[in-house]
Amino acid sequence: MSNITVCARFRPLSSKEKTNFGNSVCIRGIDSETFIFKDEKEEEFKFCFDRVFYENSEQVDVYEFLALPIIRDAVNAINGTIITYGQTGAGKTYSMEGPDILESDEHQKGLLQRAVNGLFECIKSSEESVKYTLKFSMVEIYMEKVRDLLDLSKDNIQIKESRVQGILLSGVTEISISDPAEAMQSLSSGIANRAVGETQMNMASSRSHCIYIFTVQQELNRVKRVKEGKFVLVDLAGSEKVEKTGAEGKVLEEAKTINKSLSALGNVINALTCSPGKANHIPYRDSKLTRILQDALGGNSRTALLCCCSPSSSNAPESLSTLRFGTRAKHIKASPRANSREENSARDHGASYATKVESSERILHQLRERLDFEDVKLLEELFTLEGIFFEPNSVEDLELAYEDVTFRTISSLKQAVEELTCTVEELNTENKVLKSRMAAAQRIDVLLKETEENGNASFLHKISDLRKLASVVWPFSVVKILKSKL
Ligand SMILES: Nc1ncnc2c1ncn2[C@@H]1O[C@H](COP(=O)(O)OP(=O)(O)OP(=O)(O)O)[C@@H](O)[C@H]1O
Repeated sequence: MSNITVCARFRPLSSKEKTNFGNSVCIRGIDSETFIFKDEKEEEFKFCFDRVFYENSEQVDVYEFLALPIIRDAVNAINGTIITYGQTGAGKTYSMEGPDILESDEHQKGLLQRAVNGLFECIKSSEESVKYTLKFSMVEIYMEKVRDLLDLSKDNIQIKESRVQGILLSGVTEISISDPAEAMQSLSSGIANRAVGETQMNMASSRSHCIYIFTVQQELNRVKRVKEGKFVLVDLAGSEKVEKTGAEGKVLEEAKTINKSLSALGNVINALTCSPGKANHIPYRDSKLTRILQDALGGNSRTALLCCCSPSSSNAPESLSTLRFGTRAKHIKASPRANSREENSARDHGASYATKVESSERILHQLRERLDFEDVKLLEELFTLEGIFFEPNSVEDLELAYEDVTFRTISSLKQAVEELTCTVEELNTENKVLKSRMAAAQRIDVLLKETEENGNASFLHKISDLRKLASVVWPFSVVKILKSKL
């Protein structure tokens, strides 16, 4: 297990900072990993990260240190994620896209443009016998909803989890890209759909968390195996102190939602680093952001965090909080592994029944390794009952079928419980009626006795009261007795 890579980046002072607060900066660099930070009260803190990118650092430096190793891994089916974090206006989007996704010059190009080229270059220099497919998706989390930036009609994408593929965005648009130019066009149209607004800190502030997903799929024909690596770039919306930025109305609502999800991210990081080795609850489900980043933070991914900061003393509190976030994140352990899926091309090639049985056996064997004996037995029985164990083509097929069967079983159990509840209610009502009839019958007995003792004077009166009270339909035998008594 390795720690996630954490870097800090300080952008140059903005002209607004220079004009309003002068040239005072809050950092003093020591080397490429260490610097001294001075807070508002002139107190000094020493920070140490995997790499520090000072004001004069180049976009290419950030790419080569942070992204290139992760891109190489993604092409080898190891998932990787890069997250930019920091105060609004600190340089997250600039690091990701440069000043403009399509128009930036070579020197200003951000991680995205370089990553697209890097992915194609890595693929080009890979083994020729392997067939690569590169797919791209892009979503944003805006006001706690996941929106598909390649198809705006999908404005509430659901997050699902598969045991094999991890966290999935259900129904998200995935386009195949065959060259860098095509990729850049898709990127640019997705970026144009992003929620951007003007804040006091930033003329073009991202009001959403943006997630770029590149999936590198490789088909190893010899062994009928598909390997898949995901390279994910996350441009977080900036944290902001609303009382300082004077946000109002829509901007205020957006800021509150952004801050809430960033604090959920902080809580997940705290939980992941608090009690090492202890199986504590990690609150991934507290926000869409943490749920989507679940694999990147707690599981099968090589992850890097770029903490973007303003160097201005006027923003020292926000920068200090960003750097402390980075320090905490540094303690997260990641354990990425190569993802591979065995492919059964039986359906495609009309394989014999024997091959299918072999494949089923192999899948069951794999499942057996993951599940308890009891679970496997139950699964076998359920599949047989449901008649769906005829053509499983992959572990995923089987897992989906398993989920389906579990869902159906739970639904039918729920239905049975509902039916039983109805029956209980009916029986209770019937019971009440029977009890009241019994009470009425007992009172009739008493009345009969009273009538015998006192004569018939009050009898008719009482009898009519009783009829009204209990809505009793007199049995024929009782009527006969009554008549004889009257
Ligand atoms: N390293 C840098 N070199 C030059 N200019 C930069 C650098 N980083 C950021 N800037 C400039 O600073 C401004 C704010 O940067 P950016 O939009 O990237 O901030 P952000 O962190 O993404 O903010 P938000 O969270 O509000 O979207 C932009 O005008 C950008 O061009």
